[in-house]
Amino acid sequence: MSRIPKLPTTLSKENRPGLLNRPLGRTLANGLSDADKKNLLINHTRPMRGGSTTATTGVAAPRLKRAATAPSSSIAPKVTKVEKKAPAPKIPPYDYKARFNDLLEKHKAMKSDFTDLKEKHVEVSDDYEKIKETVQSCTSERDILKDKLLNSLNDLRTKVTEYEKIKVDFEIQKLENEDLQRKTKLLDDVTTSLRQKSTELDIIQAEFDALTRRHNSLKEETEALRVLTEQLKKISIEYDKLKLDYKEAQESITKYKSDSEALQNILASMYKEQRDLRNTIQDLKGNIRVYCRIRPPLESELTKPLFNLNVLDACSIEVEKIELLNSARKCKPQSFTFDGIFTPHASQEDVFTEVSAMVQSALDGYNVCIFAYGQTGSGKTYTMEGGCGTEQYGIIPRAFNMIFTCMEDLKRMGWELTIKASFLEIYNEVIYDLLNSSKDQESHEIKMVNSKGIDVYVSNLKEEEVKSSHDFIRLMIFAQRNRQTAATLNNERSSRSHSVAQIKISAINEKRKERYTSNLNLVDLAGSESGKTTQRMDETKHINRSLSELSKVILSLQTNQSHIPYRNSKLTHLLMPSLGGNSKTLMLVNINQFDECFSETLNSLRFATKVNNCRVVKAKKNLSMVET
Ligand SMILES: Nc1ncnc2c1ncn2[C@@H]1O[C@H](COP(=O)(O)OP(=O)(O)OP(=O)(O)O)[C@@H](O)[C@H]1O
Repeated sequence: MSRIPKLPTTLSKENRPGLLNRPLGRTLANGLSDADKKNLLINHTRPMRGGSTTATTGVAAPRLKRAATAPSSSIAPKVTKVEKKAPAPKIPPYDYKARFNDLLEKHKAMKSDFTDLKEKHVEVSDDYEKIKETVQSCTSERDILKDKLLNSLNDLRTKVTEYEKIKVDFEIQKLENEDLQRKTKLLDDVTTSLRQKSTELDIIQAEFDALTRRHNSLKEETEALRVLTEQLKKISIEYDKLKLDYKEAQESITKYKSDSEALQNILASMYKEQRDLRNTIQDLKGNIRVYCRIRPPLESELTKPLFNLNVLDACSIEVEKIELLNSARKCKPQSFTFDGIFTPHASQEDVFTEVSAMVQSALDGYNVCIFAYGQTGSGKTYTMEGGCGTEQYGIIPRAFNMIFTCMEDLKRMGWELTIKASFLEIYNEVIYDLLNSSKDQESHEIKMVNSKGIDVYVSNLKEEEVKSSHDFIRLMIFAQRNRQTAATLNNERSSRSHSVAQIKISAINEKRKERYTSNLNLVDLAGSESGKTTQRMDETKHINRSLSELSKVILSLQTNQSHIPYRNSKLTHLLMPSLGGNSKTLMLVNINQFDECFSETLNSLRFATKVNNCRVVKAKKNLSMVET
């Protein structure tokens, strides 16, 4: 629509007749209309008065030009103006001369006018020719314009036709567009519903996927079930076979059971025999056994001077300190004999191999006491408790491991064992519970279990039942920590106190109606050296007293005295059940080889010899029948 060009206003309906219908020949065909030509002739023939030729020519030319385009009516009034000139003065008729002169004048004037007119005529003719040319060019221009106009009209007609066509096309397009819009709306509706359907489809697809997965897993389960069913069938066949085998086995078991019982009885009697034999050998060896352990120097002590120490054989050593007196060598080697010597190279395991017989005795129902004796730093704690790692374990943790290993064997023979442990410390004749970490402990007294026997217990002492060696190690570490804390609070207390680990074994054999109890006391004695400060003197007094009471008790036992002075010190009183006739004792005397420790080493060796010379009467097992 907008593409159709607008027709020019000059070609509007009103203008068209003027241009198209009026014949151009009437106005411009010959340059001037007939009226104009007439006027022109009048002007040319009329005499010009007083006016210059240039003025006349100057006016006439534009008039002629105007006449070529303007209507003829505009030229006429100018001709009238020329006719209204003022009349000339009258000459009397008699004056022929004047009249002649006047005529001469007039002739002259007319002659000049004629000349002017002739010139003007030439000019006008030129103008006329020019105008004619102009008219001709205008005519050709008009023709060109007419052609152009006709062409434009044709174009216009074509355009109008095209416009009409376009209009029709537009109407068609409009209709089509409306149709399209309707269709688009319809399509939108369809798209919306399609989207909904697509969402629904997605949900259905997800459900379908889930169902497919479920189906697949069910398929797998079904397959697995099928396999299981097949296996079940096989198992069922095997089960039937096994049932038969089981029946046969049950019969065999019944037979084996009776055989096993017979064998168990044989084993029990053999175990009893073995135990009796073992203890007979120990009785023969002596119920107080003394071993000497020589501590190796530590890396930091390698430069320390040593005294002479010779290991003579498995049981004897010789010690000697070279002293120069007035340049004469004064030396006196002294030899000592014990049940065994552990050289500096002996491992913890080597020591325990010898000691284990004593632990076995405790398991057999005997009271046993193992104690380590020696000066501070001689290796008592290392021997009894040990260092870090199982290889460094000392006698106490190894004894416990052994008890728990043997417990299993005893269980097979019908023995049920209950193990209880307590840890205590005797410092300056006062007992401290090492399983109780509180500072203000209740006082602990040693009391008799009953009026008959010699068994004792410590009041207010914590006693823990131990179910595994791990439990025991935990308790031992707890006790060690408590001892160390006390040592920090009370300078060097750990070296100046006796530490005792008590293990109580209760065994019962319901089948054989037998029971026994035994005590295993593992003692790390206080350093045996003499103190140098007042505080140390006080401690030493207590230590020396308890150690001398220990030797007195052992001597009294050796000489079969009717009265054994157990109660003179807390240590001997506590160890009473383990030192008496019904017990086995093992002492480890720890020494080191440093020159500076020579006299203390001699003291320790002498004390150990005293104990070693003592032979306790034959030990008795604490066996009793279970009361029914
Ligand atoms: N047989 C040994 N092999 C290696 N090191 C040892 C041995 N005996 C003792 N030691 C080490 O020597 C040092 C002193 O030993 P320990 O503490 O056992 O002596 P102690 O007699 O118990 O002293 P205290 O009376 O002060 O408790 C420790 O570092 C210990 O590890």
